[in-house]
Amino acid sequence: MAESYEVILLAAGSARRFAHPEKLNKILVPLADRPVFDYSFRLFNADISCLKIWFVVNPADQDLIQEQLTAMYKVMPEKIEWVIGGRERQDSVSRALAQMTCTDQRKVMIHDAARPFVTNELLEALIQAGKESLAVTLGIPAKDSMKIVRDGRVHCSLYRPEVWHIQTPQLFDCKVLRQAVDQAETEHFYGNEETELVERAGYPVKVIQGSDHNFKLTTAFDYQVARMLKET
Ligand SMILES: Nc1ccn([C@@H]2O[C@H](COP(=O)(O)OP(=O)(O)OP(=O)(O)O)[C@@H](O)[C@H]2O)c(=O)n1
Ligand SMILES: C[C@](O)(CO)[C@H](O)COP(=O)(O)O
Repeated sequence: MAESYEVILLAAGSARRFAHPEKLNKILVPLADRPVFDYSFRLFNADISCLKIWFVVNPADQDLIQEQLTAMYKVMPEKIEWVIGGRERQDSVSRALAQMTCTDQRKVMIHDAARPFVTNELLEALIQAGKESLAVTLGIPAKDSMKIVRDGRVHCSLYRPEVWHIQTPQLFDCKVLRQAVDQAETEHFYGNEETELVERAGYPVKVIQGSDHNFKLTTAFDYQVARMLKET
């Protein structure tokens, strides 16, 4: 049987790179018959191993999200615990952790609500890997050549077989994640994502195969691709 976990569903970003003409958050835009956030939300809500969904939102979006959930589910799904997000992603995670109880063995998943193509198979692979690891992330190997570029010039070239694109969901031992986030805060360090913080705190991070489909809606182009995949 799959291990139980709680998920932090991150939806409190500002979607600047998405640049919606009416400034709508990308997690709220429609994809086929539902808002983007509902694709991952629905998966976690239906997964019996998922005990709670810590839904991290912007105050400005919360009413609309609640309206949409009530329209889709008729009553507010019981697993939801609302969290108001912070300025940076890490602040949003930290605020969710502050509301959670990290018991021994508790696993916590973190997922970008802006990744609507996550599947049960990816969740299952992560949960299996999490039985033997304190921190696991999905990733996919880089396909293009990868370089560090500074001021428009190549600073160095990276050895591609060792370069991976990191995705969510990511799965953590709750106490390890909390320690890593606390340490980063004490040291005024901000990472791009949470496995970076766990790595920095000295713990090994396992990477397992994600999926090309599990991309993040970052720009308007990503949305066009997502619509082609879901609406045709
Ligand atoms: N302070 C933040 C920043 C991001 N996120 C969430 O983290 C996920 C991935 O972040 P990103 O793609 O960077 O989203 P945005 O911050 O919304 O985008 P941008 O950086 O273009 O403004 C998104 O689901 C976003 O809502 C969050 O919960 N809290
Ligand atoms: C966590 C992440 O999805 C991994 O690719 C990504 O880092 C989140 O986006 P951000 O732009 O770094 O906030």
